[in-house]
Amino acid sequence: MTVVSELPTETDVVIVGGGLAGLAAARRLHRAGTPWLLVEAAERLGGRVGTDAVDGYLIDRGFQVVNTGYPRLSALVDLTSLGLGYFTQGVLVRRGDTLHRMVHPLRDPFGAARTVLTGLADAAGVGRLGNASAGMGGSGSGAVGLGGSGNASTGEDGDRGTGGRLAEVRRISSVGRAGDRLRLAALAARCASYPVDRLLAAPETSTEAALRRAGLSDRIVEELLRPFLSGVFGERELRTSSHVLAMIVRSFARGRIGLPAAGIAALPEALAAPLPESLIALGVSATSLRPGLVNTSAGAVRCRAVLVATDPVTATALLPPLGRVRMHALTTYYHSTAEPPLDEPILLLDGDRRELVANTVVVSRAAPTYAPPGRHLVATSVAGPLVPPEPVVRTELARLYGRPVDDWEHLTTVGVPEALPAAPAPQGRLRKPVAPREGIFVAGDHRGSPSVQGALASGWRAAGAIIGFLHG
Ligand SMILES: Cc1cc2nc3c(=O)[nH]c(=O)nc-3n(C[C@H](O)[C@H](O)[C@H](O)COP(=O)(O)OP(=O)(O)OC[C@H]3O[C@@H](n4cnc5c(N)ncnc54)[C@H](O)[C@@H]3O)c2cc1C
Repeated sequence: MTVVSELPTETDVVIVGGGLAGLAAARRLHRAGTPWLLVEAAERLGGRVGTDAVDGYLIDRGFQVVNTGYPRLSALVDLTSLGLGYFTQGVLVRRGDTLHRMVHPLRDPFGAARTVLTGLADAAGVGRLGNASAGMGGSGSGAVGLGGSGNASTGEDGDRGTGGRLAEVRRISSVGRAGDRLRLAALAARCASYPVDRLLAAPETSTEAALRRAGLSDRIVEELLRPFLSGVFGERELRTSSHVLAMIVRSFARGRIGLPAAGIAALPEALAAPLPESLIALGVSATSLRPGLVNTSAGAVRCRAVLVATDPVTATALLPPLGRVRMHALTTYYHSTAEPPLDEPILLLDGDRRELVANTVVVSRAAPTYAPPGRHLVATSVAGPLVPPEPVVRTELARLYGRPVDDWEHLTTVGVPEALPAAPAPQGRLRKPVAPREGIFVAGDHRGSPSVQGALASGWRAAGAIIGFLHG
């Protein structure tokens, strides 16, 4: 793609913004043979989805993942072409001196809150958790279905056989209360199997209230779900709509999460690949618009329809009737280490209610291309507007991983104050109008669920509305 200084003066559709929503719209217009032009203010496509290659590391612009359960994503991108490295299905939860493995609720509902030996490395050696790649690519049952009895002392996890040393004394305990794992499995099964229409017809409330309504205990909410979901929603209060929760649970239950070998930026690149470069103008900012005309930093373009596919804050500035969209912040701390604290690509959550770190993960365990040979990349996410100083996060990391981290190198901190649009109830059917005015259309994650799926689906939907407007 090139940065352009001259634009055509006329086309059918001007798409403002080359994030996922704008690209999905371009794909649909292109398929329909509708003339279009995309103007993107930045000098690259992807918007909030980007990667910087720095000294052999791939630093995504905030830790985010590809979820293969997103239907619009798999319809638009051949996910096998991304060389995805997958994360283990399930999470580890730090509670006091113990790490608990929460297996994927649908893979093993009875074991969902089982404590098993973990793959923690101690300060000097590496304790192996079976096969670090067990959760990659296949059913995921190898890594998440470890142990049959839940008895940490049985050694059924396969750890003892490797001779790896374990840093921690473990005891039999669990996250949450008896019954939580089955309720969690039931929630995941409902979200995975019910038709979307039925899920979105359910009475809508906050995520917090929905979790209580599902019978989940205070303990499982505080120890597992709040930290996990805060990293997904960018807010700890769990005010996000229960309809958004249902869609997120559905995608986690139906798909797997992973990272492209070339970094998360491979996603917009794959979306843009079938589009002609000549119709994409980088480094061109729309400054104002009205039906039939878009003024940009490179001149005015006349058109029959405009699609505003910018970030939510700019969309409101260009189209004030949309109303203000509140945004949630996410901050990612990137550290490099020679000795990875885990030998498995699994998310580690803070179950100790300290409310600082949402999750931390050795990303190079999932996608080794994220770090140069001999090094590992650890990404740690913090949700919300407060950005703790790195030394504070480092102290938390030592506690979470149960080992000293003094020798870790802090590579960078990526703060995204406007990471995700707030989506409190009511969000209805997660299909906010995409045609606010005659000849003006809008797309972006603020028109659907605050996610990659929401952005793509809204772009696709808006392009459909434009085609109807132009030809109907
Ligand atoms: C740190 C972080 C982690 C995330 N994690 C996940 C995750 O794990 N899973 C998930 O599903 N989602 C995640 N998301 C959310 C996901 O990235 C977004 O929902 C999605 O990328 C939004 O796409 P968009 O096209 O709606 O908007 P944007 O990506 O904001 O794209 C808008 C584009 O418009 C351009 N633009 C703005 N103003 C103008 C103008 N005046 N003229 C021309 N162009 C303009 C911008 O430069 C940008 O390229 C995460 C987001 C962040 C920031």
